[in-house]
Amino acid sequence: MSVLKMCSVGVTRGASRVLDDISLHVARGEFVSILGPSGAGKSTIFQLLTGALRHDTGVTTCNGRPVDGASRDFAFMPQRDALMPWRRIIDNVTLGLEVQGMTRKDAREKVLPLLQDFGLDGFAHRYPAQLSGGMRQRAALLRTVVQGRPVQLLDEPFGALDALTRTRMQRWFEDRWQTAKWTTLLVTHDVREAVALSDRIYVLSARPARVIAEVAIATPRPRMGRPIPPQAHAQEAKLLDILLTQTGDSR
Ligand SMILES: Nc1ncnc2c1ncn2[C@@H]1O[C@H](COP(=O)(O)OP(=O)(O)OP(=O)(O)O)[C@@H](O)[C@H]1O
Repeated sequence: MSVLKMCSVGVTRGASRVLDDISLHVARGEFVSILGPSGAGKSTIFQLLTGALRHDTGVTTCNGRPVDGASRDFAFMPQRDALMPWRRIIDNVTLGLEVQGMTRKDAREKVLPLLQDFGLDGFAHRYPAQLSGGMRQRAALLRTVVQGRPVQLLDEPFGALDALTRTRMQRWFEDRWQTAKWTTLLVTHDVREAVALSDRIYVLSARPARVIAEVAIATPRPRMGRPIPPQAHAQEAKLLDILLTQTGDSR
């Protein structure tokens, strides 16, 4: 059964139609990515889900309940880590739980045992500026998933990292995800990342965004750090071709 369902969702921003008839779904424990050209409306979808925007048409539900405005169904990790520079890592990571009403003490008790898995052991009392980019992203991810919300929304979580750190983070993330199986909707420009991490991928057209392809990735996990099997390689090439067509380029 689908946890998240968007049916025929449309949004206009200013004078422009940004999303047009978007339908997608995410099942429990599924990892779904949205790929699309720059400016297509990927972040707009997350703004709808987090209540920052309203849709003009269509219906969104989470676990069968309509989502309209601010919702407790989603934990959102933005493109930049968005850690508060004046809060120590432990206090950044507990923030989402405190916002939910948990006491700081209880939130710390919940989070402390998880620091090791997120490579943050020994860094709880440091400030964000004292951590590497990868560590900050892991802290932001921990802050997101520890909230226990039904769906994790990840907006280009590795996009700001250098290539080596990004690859390390993707490997680490794949490993964590295989254990935790968070229901995840990821937005990315990176075709390889989408193919490596996802169960399914939706491809958006250029604005106004419509879903122009839906691709299931059947390659067994773990995928990162292994030679890309021919089928996944072909899927990468096909997805890249679709995106290039949307941006007006062709090979
Ligand atoms: N506040 C706003 N008012 C009007 N139009 C906006 C506003 N914010 C974004 N847009 C437009 O909506 C469209 C979709 O933006 P969005 O940020 O969702 O795209 P995106 O696919 O996430 O882009 P990128 O991959 O570059 O981050 C863009 O064309 C943008 O110009």
